[in-house]
Amino acid sequence: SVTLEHGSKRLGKRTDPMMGVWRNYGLGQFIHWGLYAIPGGHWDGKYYSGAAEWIRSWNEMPKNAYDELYKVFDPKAYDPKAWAKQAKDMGAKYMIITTKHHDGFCLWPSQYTDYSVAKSPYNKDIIGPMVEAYDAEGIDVYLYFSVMDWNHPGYRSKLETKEDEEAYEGFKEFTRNQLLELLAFYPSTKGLWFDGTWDQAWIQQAAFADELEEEMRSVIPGLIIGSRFRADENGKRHFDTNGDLMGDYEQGWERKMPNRIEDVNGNDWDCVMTVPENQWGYHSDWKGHVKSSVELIEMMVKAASLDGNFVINFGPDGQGNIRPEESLIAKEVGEWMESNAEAVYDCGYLDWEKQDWGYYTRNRKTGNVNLVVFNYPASGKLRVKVPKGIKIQGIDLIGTNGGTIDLEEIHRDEYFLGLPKGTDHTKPVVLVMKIVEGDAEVQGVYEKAK
Ligand SMILES: C[C@@H]1N[C@@H](C(=O)NCc2ccccc2)[C@H](O)[C@@H]1O
Repeated sequence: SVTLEHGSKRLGKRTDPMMGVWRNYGLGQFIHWGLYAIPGGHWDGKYYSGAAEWIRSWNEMPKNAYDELYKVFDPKAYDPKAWAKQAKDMGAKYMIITTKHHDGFCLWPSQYTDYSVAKSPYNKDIIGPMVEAYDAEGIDVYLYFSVMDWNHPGYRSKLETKEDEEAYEGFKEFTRNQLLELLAFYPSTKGLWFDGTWDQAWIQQAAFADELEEEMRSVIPGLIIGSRFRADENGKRHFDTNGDLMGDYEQGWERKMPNRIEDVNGNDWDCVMTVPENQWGYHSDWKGHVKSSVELIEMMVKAASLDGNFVINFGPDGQGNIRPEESLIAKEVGEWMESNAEAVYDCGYLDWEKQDWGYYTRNRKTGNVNLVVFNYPASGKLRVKVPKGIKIQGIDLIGTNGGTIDLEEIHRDEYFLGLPKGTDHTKPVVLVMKIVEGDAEVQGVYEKAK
């Protein structure tokens, strides 16, 4: 490996308590909200098929028309307490809010630009009340910040001239000022979720970004920052020139998931996921595949089974309403979590052979093994191979089902678990195994605790 001034600062996972809390979240909520929610994927009667929060980049929308939208930002329906309650009922343990997306509009009254809520008819801080409401529900808040800023005169995607370099110095100072301002205004934030850091200009700022990351970490000790913030001196992002992870967790899983434990390289990671195929900001007319709550529950459990967190995106409309499709998702995910959350919260990878019927997760606090069944076997029996010497002490069927499982040892260390007749398998079924290392014989099965 090569010596790097501005590469990864740590080998292996963070081991401090704040990262331990992050590792056990299981489920988060992303909120993309901003001026783009006003046009909601349409302009002048035309339909924008791109991601709604990118509508400013659409040729059919004049840039100055977009840049005037702040003059009509006045979300009468904005109710952060209701949003936080809904997120709580869904079972989200953390929330990531877009303080500033690529368009540069700030949802907080920044001292460093006029392009903020302070200059809109709404003329109040959006972020502060949201942080308070989510904190009050016990949901940790993370601040999304886009380095790319289409509004700032000093922003450049690449540095080609002396003028570019001078302008960009001003942009770098502005970026630092805004980040320090966010940490000062909202000190209860647990971390920053950076985006818009792929530009050539930015990945040439290894020293500046390294120093800024250190400075932010000194302002809020334990602050959690992912791999998407900065590049090393060779322009390498996410993983430095030696292949070591930048930041505290891998942030590359945007609208995609790892499939095997090898794909996560022993790192913490989160997957951020849209409900439609690719809409983060509000689009009034979703087209194509819209994920069901069962699909999202499967992704959430799959993430937990591979030592990651799963974050479901919400895009409130221009008035601050949560759209009906997302409210339904929140309700249905929450209903499932109500009786099955122990298979997700505090859970991670279990090195048992992957089975076709679904996923294993290991609860780090209880040591229990969870079997989360998505692909219900035609036989009604789950095949479970346990590692040599592991004996199943007892199994409990949790969730909405309950009931007795018919346990049959078919070979040494291999069992058929017969699910109770009439098990409702239109929803994922969860079995919890209490494992006793060593030769304890199978202690039989016990009814779900009523
Ligand atoms: C979390 C999402 N990231 C923003 C985005 O621009 N993604 C497109 C993209 C995804 C991966 C590499 C480069 C660019 C989207 O607008 C959302 O904010």
